[in-house]
Amino acid sequence: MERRATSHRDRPAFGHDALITCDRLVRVFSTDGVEVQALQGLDLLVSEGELMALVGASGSGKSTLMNILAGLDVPTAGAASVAGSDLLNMDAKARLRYRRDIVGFVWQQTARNLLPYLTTIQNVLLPMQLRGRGRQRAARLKHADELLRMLRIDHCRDKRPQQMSGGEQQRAAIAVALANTPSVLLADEPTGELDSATGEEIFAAFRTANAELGTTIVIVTHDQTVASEVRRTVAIRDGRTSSEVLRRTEVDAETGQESLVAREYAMLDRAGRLQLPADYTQSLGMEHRVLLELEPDHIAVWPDHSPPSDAPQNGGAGEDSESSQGDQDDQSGPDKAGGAQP
Ligand SMILES: Nc1ncnc2c1ncn2[C@@H]1O[C@H](COP(=O)(O)OP(=O)(O)OP(=O)(O)O)[C@@H](O)[C@H]1O
Repeated sequence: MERRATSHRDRPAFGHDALITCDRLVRVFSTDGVEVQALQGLDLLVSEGELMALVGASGSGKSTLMNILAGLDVPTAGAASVAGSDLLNMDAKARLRYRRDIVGFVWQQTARNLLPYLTTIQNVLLPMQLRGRGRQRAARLKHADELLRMLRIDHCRDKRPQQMSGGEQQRAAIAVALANTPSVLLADEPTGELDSATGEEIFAAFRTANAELGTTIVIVTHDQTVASEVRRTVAIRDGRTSSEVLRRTEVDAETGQESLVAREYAMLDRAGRLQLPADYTQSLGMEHRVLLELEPDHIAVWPDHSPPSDAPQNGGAGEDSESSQGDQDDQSGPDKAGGAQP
């Protein structure tokens, strides 16, 4: 018992080596006496230097999570930290510093990202000026110009937002978000108002920022192209992370040919709960209850074909319950579609 207590104490904390840690995050909104649980115990770990996408149906809790990570909203319960800042226990001053120095954000609405009466270079300089300390004026200007060049927006240096295309405005918004060299860049539907070609340009800009500056980037998107171009896509369902798609480059041992392999994983939360993808459960008619079997190297999940619990246990005349259990096993055995292979 004592040994177990010691080993529990010695175990590293959940997400101790992640840059972003969300641990059983809960956010409840109360409007007119009605409670909405926007986040219901969400777990998420993001490593330093990752470029990842968050996807999910409307109302699944993506924006709620982004607002919390951006320091604009406070969770009801759970724990969340970004680059060592505890998002539940920050006073107003620490919160302001967090939003200015640790995170940068790009919103869907281009108008929310840039001040309309400032030129691009002035918009990029503004966060550095508001920060006050750090770079001197000449160094700020140099840094701003470097960002504009890196994001291929230097031709818009002296233009105001209304003189620029939607794609140019979003690239300028990324430069503004990167001005104070944040640890994390958050983007909520940054390509939502753009056509798909321009959306790809914006995504390329995120990729450049990630590769050249090493900034950790989290993008909420409905855009399938964006979601499929990142190495990791996390799906949120009903306020929890439900599944992840990881993409890896694999090299064929014989031909040496490289290919991108995508695998879908379900998330196992710390209470052992697992959300099966809705299209899987629907295609096998799984509802309410499933049959589990522990195999040597995987757990099999079967549709529940057992009779309702209030049905006679003995079945009809002449049938015995053991043989009917045997039939069920025989029926389901070859149809291993429900098996959850690792
Ligand atoms: N300020 C609020 N007050 C009350 N309910 C809210 C508030 N913000 C969000 N919700 C509710 O919380 C749930 C999650 O909303 P959220 O905006 O996070 O979802 P989403 O996945 O970002 O959706 P979308 O893709 O449509 O933006 C929804 O049921 C929403 O109605």
